[in-house]
Amino acid sequence: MSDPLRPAGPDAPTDPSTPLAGLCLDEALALLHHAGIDGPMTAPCDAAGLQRLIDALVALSSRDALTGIANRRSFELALVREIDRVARTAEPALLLLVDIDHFKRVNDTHGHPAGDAVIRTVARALADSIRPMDLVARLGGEEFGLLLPNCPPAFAPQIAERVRQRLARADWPQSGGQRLSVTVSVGGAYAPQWVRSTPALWLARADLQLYRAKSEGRDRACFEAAVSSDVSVAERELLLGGLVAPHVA
Ligand SMILES: Nc1nc2c(ncn2[C@@H]2O[C@H](COP(=O)(O)OP(=O)(O)OP(=O)(O)O)[C@@H](O)[C@H]2O)c(=O)[nH]1
Repeated sequence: MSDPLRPAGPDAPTDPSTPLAGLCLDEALALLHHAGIDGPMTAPCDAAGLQRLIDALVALSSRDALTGIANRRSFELALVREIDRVARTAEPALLLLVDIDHFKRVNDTHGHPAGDAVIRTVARALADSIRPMDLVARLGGEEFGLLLPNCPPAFAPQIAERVRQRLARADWPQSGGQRLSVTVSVGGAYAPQWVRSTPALWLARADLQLYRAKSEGRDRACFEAAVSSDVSVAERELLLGGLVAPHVA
């Protein structure tokens, strides 16, 4: 039987005592070193070393490069797991989308590096506002996601208020003698407990509330009414499978 750790191809090593020799890992090691992620210093030469390298690369691919918190890829994976958990346990789970208000002005007035510093400060403040079991991620640009498993509906406004207060006392960067504080808008939605939904549909529900918070004046939070029982067309299809005929207008 062939060795699963041995690379195939014409350059594959023939000495069975060095099964990993010949793997070109320089780029991977350089990326890990640049990102400050703890991993092997040199190309691994056994299965344990290879596992360490894989773990480090998984950490690299699940983090946001600017802030160091989770990125969209790992957040969506966490949403999939949470949807499964809610379907099994019927525990309420809250998704919050947090978007910095008028962020373009920060970049335009103070420059992109100052904008980056503000994004990092918001990421830190959000990470400090949640429980260890919760997850915060940068979803892109100036938008963040918070996933709060086992969160009773009555707590949603309290969590948004905690985020607001934590942001208010954050250690904001300075630019030209000015303190660069920002406000955020928040949209929240609970995972439907009556259907195994999808991350895209859950995100769309929260996004609707974020849009409402922006259009009602920003610096505020809007939530879906408790655990909503409104069913979108896509969710109805998930619930009933192929049993419903497509709606014809
Ligand atoms: N500094 C910095 N800016 C970014 C980054 N990613 C996206 N942006 C900027 O974020 C800004 C987002 O602007 P808009 O989408 O218009 O939103 P906004 O100005 O926050 O306005 P509202 O969301 O409506 O309150 C754009 O100017 C992007 O260039 C980043 O990584 N760093």
